[in-house]
Amino acid sequence: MKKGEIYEGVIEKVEFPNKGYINIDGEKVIVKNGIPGQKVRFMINKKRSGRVEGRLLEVLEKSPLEVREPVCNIFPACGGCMYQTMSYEEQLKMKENQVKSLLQAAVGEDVDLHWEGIHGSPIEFGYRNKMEFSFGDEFKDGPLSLGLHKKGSTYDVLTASDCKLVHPDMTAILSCVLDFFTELGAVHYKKMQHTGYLRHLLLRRGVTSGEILVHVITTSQAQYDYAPLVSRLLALPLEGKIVGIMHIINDSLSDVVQSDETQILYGQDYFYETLLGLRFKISTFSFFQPNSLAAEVLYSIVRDYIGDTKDKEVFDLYSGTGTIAQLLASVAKEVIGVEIVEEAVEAAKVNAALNGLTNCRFIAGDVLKALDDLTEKPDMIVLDPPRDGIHPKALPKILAYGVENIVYISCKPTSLARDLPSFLAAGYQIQRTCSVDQFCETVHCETVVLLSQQKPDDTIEIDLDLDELDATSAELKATYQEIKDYVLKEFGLKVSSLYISQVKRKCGIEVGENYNLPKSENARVPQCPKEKEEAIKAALEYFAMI
Ligand SMILES: C[S@@+](CC[C@H](N)C(=O)[O-])C[C@H]1O[C@@H](n2cnc3c(N)ncnc32)[C@H](O)[C@@H]1O
Repeated sequence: MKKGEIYEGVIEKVEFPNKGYINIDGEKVIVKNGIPGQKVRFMINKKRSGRVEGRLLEVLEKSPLEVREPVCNIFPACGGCMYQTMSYEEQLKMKENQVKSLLQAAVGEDVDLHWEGIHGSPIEFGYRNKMEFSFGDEFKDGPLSLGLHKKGSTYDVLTASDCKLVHPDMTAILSCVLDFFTELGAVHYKKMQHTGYLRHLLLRRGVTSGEILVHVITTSQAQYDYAPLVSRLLALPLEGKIVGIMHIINDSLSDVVQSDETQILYGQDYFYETLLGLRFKISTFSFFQPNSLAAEVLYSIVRDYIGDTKDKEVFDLYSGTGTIAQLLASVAKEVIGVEIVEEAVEAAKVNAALNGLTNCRFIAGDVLKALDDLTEKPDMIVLDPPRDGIHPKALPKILAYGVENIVYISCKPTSLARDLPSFLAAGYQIQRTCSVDQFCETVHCETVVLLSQQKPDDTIEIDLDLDELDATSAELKATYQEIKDYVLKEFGLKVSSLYISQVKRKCGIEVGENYNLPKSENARVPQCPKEKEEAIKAALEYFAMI
């Protein structure tokens, strides 16, 4: 196979996030952006140390997984919603398998992920509360466009007048803004030349409140009267309500949305959203989970995984606007949030006051440095780092606290897969894992892991000669290992000796006196889940022990 050669083949599997594999005469080629089962034409574009990569040129035949018609008019050129022709159920199945196998490969086959499945978003479309659209043109010197970049292109922008990831209010605003500047003959910003005016349209819309913020981001290279735009926007027949219109000037070379100067043209520069009964004030640049309803699912899982925070000191690292901290604060002794964006920290403080919480503290700073200055010691830690995961130098500082329970929320499974082995090496065990799909139709997926380690004073006294000890019991018919093997073979479940002893005791079978009893009175002993209990009981029945 040589660079530039064109082949046809069927995508056999897709690894997270979008790495498809095609077998051509025994040679594996990685082709991104496809769906398993699609027959595609591709061109070899990279060959490096035995790895061959191809660029997808055309889908020749649909995959059997593609059971519906595209839902928007810029598919597949946009590439944002690669999975939109699959049913949502199939999307979830695929993401679940991808995340599971990625994590399993990272920690080793013998480590139980205690996988609990994937949770879908409560709504499949119109779920985004924030969207950044770019100004540009669809082809060189074409008419002004406003929307999303063409897949693989930094320049060509497709007008997203029909995007199904956002509420129709947002597409109505997009069309209004595009019409306004097209009529004026305003030109879009060109990155390479650093000339032009229009850069981005940033929209935020509270899913629960319907409150909308509109931000037009431009350079300072032209001047227009925005009053007619404000009138036109306010006259739109929307389901929600525009509460603020901003003009942001950004003359930086970097293409990210940021502000050199912000002018409020109408209303205010914040809106409110309510999650799990708490109210949050969100401003232009504060991080907030982009799918509010799925964030409620995510946060409920975090609350469940972290367990009882009563009278505990909790660290919420990478705290954003302090949502998690506030959800855990009601019973905790104190929650300390650490967040690098000062604006988000200020918003977190305002939000905590808004929600009547006095036991949350928010510190602006890099987790890497801020931990050095904190004198408090946490009892439990929640980690929700950005896509790159935890800084390698911050990880040992986090592990050094030696807390019993850590909940790690990850928006990029490959970063989680990189970080997990360090937790295991430090003595943590994976207690629970699941995924939450915040980004329907796209390749992305959120994952939550509960990592636990037993503190010395919670040590469970286990007689290592358990099987021999039990062998003296009249009721014994099978060893612990035989029960484990039976449960794994018949139910596909791994069970510990601890769980077996708990079930045996429940069934009135005598086990070693000290077995399964914690040393200290207030120690936490993991309890056998219902599903495993049933499987162990079946084994006990099989071995005629009950
Ligand atoms: C995935 S968000 C999580 C926010 C929050 N937990 C939530 O659910 O809304 C990650 C956050 O980490 C912040 N961040 C990124 N790098 C950081 C660092 N080195 N130290 C502290 N915060 C950081 C980002 O600004 C962002 O708010």
